Amino acid sequence: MVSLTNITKTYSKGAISAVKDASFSVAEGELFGLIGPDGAGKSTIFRMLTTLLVPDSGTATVAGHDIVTSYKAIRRKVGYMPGRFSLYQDLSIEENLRFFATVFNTTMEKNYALIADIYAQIAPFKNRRAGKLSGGMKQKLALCCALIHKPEVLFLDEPTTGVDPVSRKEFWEMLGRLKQHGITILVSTPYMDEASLCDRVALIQQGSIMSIDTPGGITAAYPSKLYAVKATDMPRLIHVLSTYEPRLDAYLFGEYIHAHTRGKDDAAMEQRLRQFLVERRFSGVEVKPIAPSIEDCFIKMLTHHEK
Ligand SMILES: Nc1ncnc2c1ncn2[C@@H]1O[C@H](COP(=O)(O)OP(=O)(O)OP(=O)(O)O)[C@@H](O)[C@H]1O
Repeated sequence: MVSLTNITKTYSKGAISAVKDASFSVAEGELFGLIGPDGAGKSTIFRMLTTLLVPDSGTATVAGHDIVTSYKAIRRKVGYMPGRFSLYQDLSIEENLRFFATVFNTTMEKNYALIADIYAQIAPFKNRRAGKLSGGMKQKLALCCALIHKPEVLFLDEPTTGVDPVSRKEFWEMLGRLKQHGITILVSTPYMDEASLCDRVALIQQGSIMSIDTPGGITAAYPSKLYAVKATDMPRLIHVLSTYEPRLDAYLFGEYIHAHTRGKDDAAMEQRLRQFLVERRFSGVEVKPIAPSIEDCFIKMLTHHEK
């Protein structure tokens, strides 16, 4: 349904390299995540796929149409929710929705089934201006507006950024239900924990796609063992871990420090590491092997990248 081949995009006459040689494809009905930090190039990819920007080189198709030569056909078939929701702040919820329906030559009633369960949550406030809505409500309205013309492919650019955790969870549940209508969904997010809610993800950093796989495939490919380490004096712990040989990559992760070696870890590592810390007079030492999260995989890929 979406396919990119060697897409490159620069800004400022080539001075800023936003997307470097990106290739991936998304199957019909898939929920595909573009995961990466601010400035990684996610919005640029979405703007090219929604025909708002032209790539410097490479080709891409959406719903079978070329993004450069067939942009008009694509605009009819895609829904796009940009990073900062493009709602009309002075229009009410209902007026925003009717406006977007009119632009696409349809009516709110015609495609109501698709948005029914999302709209029901904001309908009690339908006369309230968009500017006066909470982040979570704005997000739901923006999603309804992106869906009102029944698109084949939906692009959601950081839909959960700045939204409270409960609304974030509800939002992903809504995406799960939309998938059942057969809509192909591409969603970008800087929140690594959201990766596991996608069918497949592309991890992107500084314009380069580092890995494309199912969330389970990405964590299964983690190349070494990962340890969660804890002791009573955490600031000293992170410092002391940096003196361990062979060298560790260690970073704070919630209430633990996650640590892994750059090579393959042997079975005795857990015991050696515990011993090392006890010898350095730490109390409350905990060292346990853990399963890597997507965020750990991302960090591992970055350190490999820098080597
Ligand atoms: N119009 C522009 N002119 C110049 N540079 C730009 C422009 N738009 C984006 N960039 C730069 O291109 C790079 C990729 O930006 P992009 O917005 O695609 O990233 P992103 O992953 O969507 O992150 P964000 O959440 O910050 O938007 C960044 O370095 C950004 O500063």
